[in-house]
Amino acid sequence: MEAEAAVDYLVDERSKAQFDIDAMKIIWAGGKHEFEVSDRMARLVASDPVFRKDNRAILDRKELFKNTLRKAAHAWKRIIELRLSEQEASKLRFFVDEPAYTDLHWGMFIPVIKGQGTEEQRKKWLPMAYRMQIIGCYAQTELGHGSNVQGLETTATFDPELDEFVIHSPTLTSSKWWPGGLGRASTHAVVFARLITDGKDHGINGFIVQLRSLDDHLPLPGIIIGDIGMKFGNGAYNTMDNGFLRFDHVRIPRDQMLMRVKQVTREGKVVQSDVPWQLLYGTMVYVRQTIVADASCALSRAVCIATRYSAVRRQFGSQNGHETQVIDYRTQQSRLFPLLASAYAFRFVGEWLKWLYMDVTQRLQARDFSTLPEAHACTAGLKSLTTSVTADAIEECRKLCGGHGYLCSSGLPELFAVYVPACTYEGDNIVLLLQVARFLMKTVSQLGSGERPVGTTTYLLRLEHLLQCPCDVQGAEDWLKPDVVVQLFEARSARMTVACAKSLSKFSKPEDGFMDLSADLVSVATAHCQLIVVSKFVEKLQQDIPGEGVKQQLEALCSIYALSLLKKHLGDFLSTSCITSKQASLANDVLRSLYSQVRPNAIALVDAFNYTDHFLGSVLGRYDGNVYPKLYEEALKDPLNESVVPDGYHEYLQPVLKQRLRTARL
Ligand SMILES: CC/C=C\C/C=C\C/C=C\C/C=C\C/C=C\C/C=C/C(=O)SCCNC(=O)CCNC(=O)[C@H](O)C(C)(C)COP(=O)(O)OP(=O)(O)OC[C@H]1O[C@@H](n2cnc3c(N)ncnc32)[C@H](O)[C@@H]1OP(=O)(O)O
Ligand SMILES: Cc1cc2nc3c(=O)[nH]c(=O)nc-3n(C[C@H](O)[C@H](O)[C@H](O)COP(=O)(O)OP(=O)(O)OC[C@H]3O[C@@H](n4cnc5c(N)ncnc54)[C@H](O)[C@@H]3O)c2cc1C
Repeated sequence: MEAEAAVDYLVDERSKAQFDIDAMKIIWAGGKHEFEVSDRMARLVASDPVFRKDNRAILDRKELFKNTLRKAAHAWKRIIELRLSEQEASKLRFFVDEPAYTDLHWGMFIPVIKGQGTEEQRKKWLPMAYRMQIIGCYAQTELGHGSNVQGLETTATFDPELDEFVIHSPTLTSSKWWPGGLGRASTHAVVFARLITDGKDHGINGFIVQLRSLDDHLPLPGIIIGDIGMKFGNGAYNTMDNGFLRFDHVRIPRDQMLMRVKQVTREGKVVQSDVPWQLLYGTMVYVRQTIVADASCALSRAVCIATRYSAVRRQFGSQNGHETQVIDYRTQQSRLFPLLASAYAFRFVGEWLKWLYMDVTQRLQARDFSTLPEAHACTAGLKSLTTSVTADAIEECRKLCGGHGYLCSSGLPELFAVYVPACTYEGDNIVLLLQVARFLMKTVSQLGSGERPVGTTTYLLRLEHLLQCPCDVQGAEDWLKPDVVVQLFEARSARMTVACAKSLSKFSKPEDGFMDLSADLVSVATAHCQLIVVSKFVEKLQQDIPGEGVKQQLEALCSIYALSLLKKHLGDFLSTSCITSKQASLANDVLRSLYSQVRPNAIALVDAFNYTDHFLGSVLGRYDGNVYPKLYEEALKDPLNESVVPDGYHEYLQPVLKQRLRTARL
């Protein structure tokens, strides 16, 4: 009975949708072709029993890791058998949904050789890597230094006699520590080390180093290697073999130094090529961009679970003879719908960032380096913003699901545990925001010198206007005008930037100012990044958006995204006099009415993500809403329920119970 009622809730919900959901699915996927590929790969994975993942939380580490190896090998087999394209293969791995050494092989090892190798090096190493005849990882971080890349201690000393580099770990803290895929799977690594020639330190560079034998997988001489141990959560990121690595005078040929940025000649002379040295950090820029795109996936997944469950779950009150669906509580809407809006916002900013990255890559090939600083600032800032919001949002979605959200079968605990390190890897989020702030301070300081801000900082050209323009909101409906909202976010960011720049100028040493004002600088960077997300959402809506009602839904979500940020950061907007308290109160009224507009469409808006039940991995987020019987089913699968009387009863429970009986008789 209850099961049928639960199914009915979602059927009814779906019938209320006021837009063309198929058209929305295509917008979400980024095009018809992308939708078709994604849909096909998701189904392929969901229908293959090797890719089951409902047992991850109960496997011990060794079984878990072996299972990951099995899945990765099976995925590779399917990729070859079905002759999948690069795009299809990467989607297939995405839907397998299990962090594995292959992420680092395809996501960092191959890109670092592509980006930092010479033509010759690419020709030698990439075909082997593409065929997976070698497996590689990205070994940068050390026990003692992660954020401070210039502080790395591993050395690569040139030996001109033998035309080789000697890779060495001189201290405990110079051990490589964290690289994914290093612990157990990789045969090779790109190792970042200090380049030393003729006793001189030339800074950091990448070197291709073989770690394990290609015959028996044993570590090569001089290599000390292993896994760094269990990480946060059961299952979760423990499918990944993050590793440690020490070198004891390991020799590699000179041509295994990646030489796009710096070269070492046969005589040991270091030649700096004419590309900016920061290209050594280029792989991080690439991965940060992919992490932004990935944030919308993790966020939408959590939101999909919380939204469907909120429509199924009833608590208190009365609606046509039933208790109230919790999604109808205004408090639930005000917590959930901004997250739904953020998922769409991050999707579109991720698309734009992909374009920006492609653009900067093409320019670099044509030796135009002018947009590199902006690309660095955007990838760093948006990586930071989107991962922090997503990590918090997954936890919020867990709470939105009440007690059942805490069960592993809700899918949310594991999603959280897998996702939170994204706030740390590829750059700690605070460290990255400080890079954005540095870029903004530099941009503002150069305004008077004729240097024109580009791309996302172009608004700073209108600084004089933005510093004093009043907000154009007279009535509530003005809050729905995109140009009003974008100008407001520009004004807030410009005013905070200038205030910080003024405070900085009071310090005789800029580094001291940066230290002292770092918390304010982080707020400035956040305001700038939020402006980027808002304006990219608005720009998306200026494009042709096909499908009945689709544009209207997206407009509502865009307004929710911007106005909920305004509400959250009201202090910024009021203290910079960007808005009045009356305008803030009108914004709040508008938000409430936008929630009412989204409410009947909420289920369809999450259906548009087109996630299979396999990918969601959540009893609470099931497409059919059949939550309660399935919660029982999952509970009964737990190993604790395998016997009626638990193991340990005779040793530990019975004696206690018996003793209590005797005490009671006394
Ligand atoms: C579960 C998976 C989920 C999602 C992923 C989905 C797909 C991804 C695909 C593949 C990836 C697979 C899995 C991902 C999971 C984990 C992998 C994790 C990997 C890692 O973590 S690798 C290690 C990452 N490490 C870091 O990010 C270190 C952070 N630190 C730095 O970047 C630098 O040290 C820092 C902070 C920038 C400082 O550097 P430095 O001291 O040298 O510079 P300055 O601050 O003095 O700046 C000098 C100058 O240079 C400019 N600049 C700095 N960085 C860059 C850059 N990257 N590009 C261009 N320019 C840069 C800076 O602005 C200054 O300019 P200025 O002089 O002011 O003009
Ligand atoms: C799951 C996972 C996977 C990883 N995979 C890889 C990999 O494949 N390859 C690889 O090379 N590395 C990898 N890493 C390492 C990762 O890149 C680093 O941990 C990350 O860059 C953060 O550096 P850290 O650990 O040195 O943090 P720290 O810099 O020590 O951070 C500690 C604290 O200090 C603060 N802090 C640091 N510097 C500043 C500053 N200048 N101003 C203000 N506050 C500051 C930070 O905000 C943070 O709160 C991985 C890490 C994790 C967790």
